[in-house]
Amino acid sequence: MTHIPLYIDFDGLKVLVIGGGNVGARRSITFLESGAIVTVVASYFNESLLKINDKKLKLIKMEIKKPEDLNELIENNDLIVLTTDNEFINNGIYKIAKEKGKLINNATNSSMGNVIVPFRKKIYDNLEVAVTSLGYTGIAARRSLEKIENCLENDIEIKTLYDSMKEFKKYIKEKIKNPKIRYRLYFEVEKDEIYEKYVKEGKLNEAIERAKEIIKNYIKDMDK
Ligand SMILES: C[C@@]1(CC(=O)O)c2cc3[nH]c(cc4nc(cc5[nH]c(cc(n2)[C@H]1CCC(=O)O)[C@@](C)(CC(=O)O)[C@@H]5CCC(=O)O)C(CC(=O)O)=C4CCC(=O)O)c(CCC(=O)O)c3CC(=O)O
Ligand SMILES: NC(=O)C1=CN([C@@H]2O[C@H](COP(=O)(O)OP(=O)(O)OC[C@H]3O[C@@H](n4cnc5c(N)ncnc54)[C@H](O)[C@@H]3O)[C@@H](O)[C@H]2O)C=CC1
Repeated sequence: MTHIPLYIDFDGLKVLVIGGGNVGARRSITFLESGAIVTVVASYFNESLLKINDKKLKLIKMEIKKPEDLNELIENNDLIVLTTDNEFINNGIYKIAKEKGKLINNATNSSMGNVIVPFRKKIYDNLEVAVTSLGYTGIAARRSLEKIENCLENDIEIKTLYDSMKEFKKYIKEKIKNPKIRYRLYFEVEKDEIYEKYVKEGKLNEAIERAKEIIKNYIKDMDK
């Protein structure tokens, strides 16, 4: 495995998107939604880009003649996104960005880049799933995501585990200040048979109460 999945909040980071067609527009919107400051350079802009009114989006209309034209813009951005239908431009900019140690997402050839945008879906609340084939076949990645989504959406056990653990985590952080002890107690709760039974049956309140009870017993023991 050469790639590492990371969830990155782009708030305040600078993204340079080369190409403003369908793909360039889609990527620009994705990064804008994560708070990035996005600059798009293209000879043509898709309608969906032109109608965006956002201080964080800058459109530079220009025909790139040679990759070096973009030296300074590449220097000033954190992530470079390649989406033109011109291989000479994409490859040339890739080489410059790579030399400068930039993060590069190449929507036209994933092997000439180091960042992949996966297929992703929020299941509920903050539980998200992302799937990728690393560019080998988006169709299979998308289909896999759909299967995982169907499986998790209807899984009462995972939903109850998520909701009860989320609530329990807030509670335990108030009660026990030492993170090393907290860390151990999460697993105590997870493997508790009564807690597990409630989780499997989707009994949320009972699961939360059981988890709290385990901690109360623990605190009592500590006070002895
Ligand atoms: C490597 C990667 C780029 C990267 O590094 O980020 C890449 C590359 C390529 N995609 C192509 C085609 C399609 N891409 C989509 C859709 C999406 N593709 C996205 C990601 C990625 N696409 C990256 C990892 C993919 C992986 O995980 O393997 C999504 C998730 C995010 C986004 O694009 O914003 C977005 C979801 C949009 C949504 O959810 O709405 C569809 C429609 C569909 O399937 O629904 C098709 C047509 C069907 C097909 O061809 O599969 C082609 C062929 C072009 C050609 O042949 O000319 C290439 C180039 C190549 O293959 O080299
Ligand atoms: N990652 C993905 O999901 C997908 C990737 N692709 C790849 O992305 C490429 C682009 O697809 P679309 O956005 O649909 O194409 P498009 O034709 O809509 O957009 C291409 C953009 O590149 C710009 N451009 C091209 N040469 C330029 C130059 N020299 N200087 C300045 N701007 C230049 C155009 O002005 C336009 O904004 C495709 O060729 C394909 O390889 C295609 C479909 C999906």
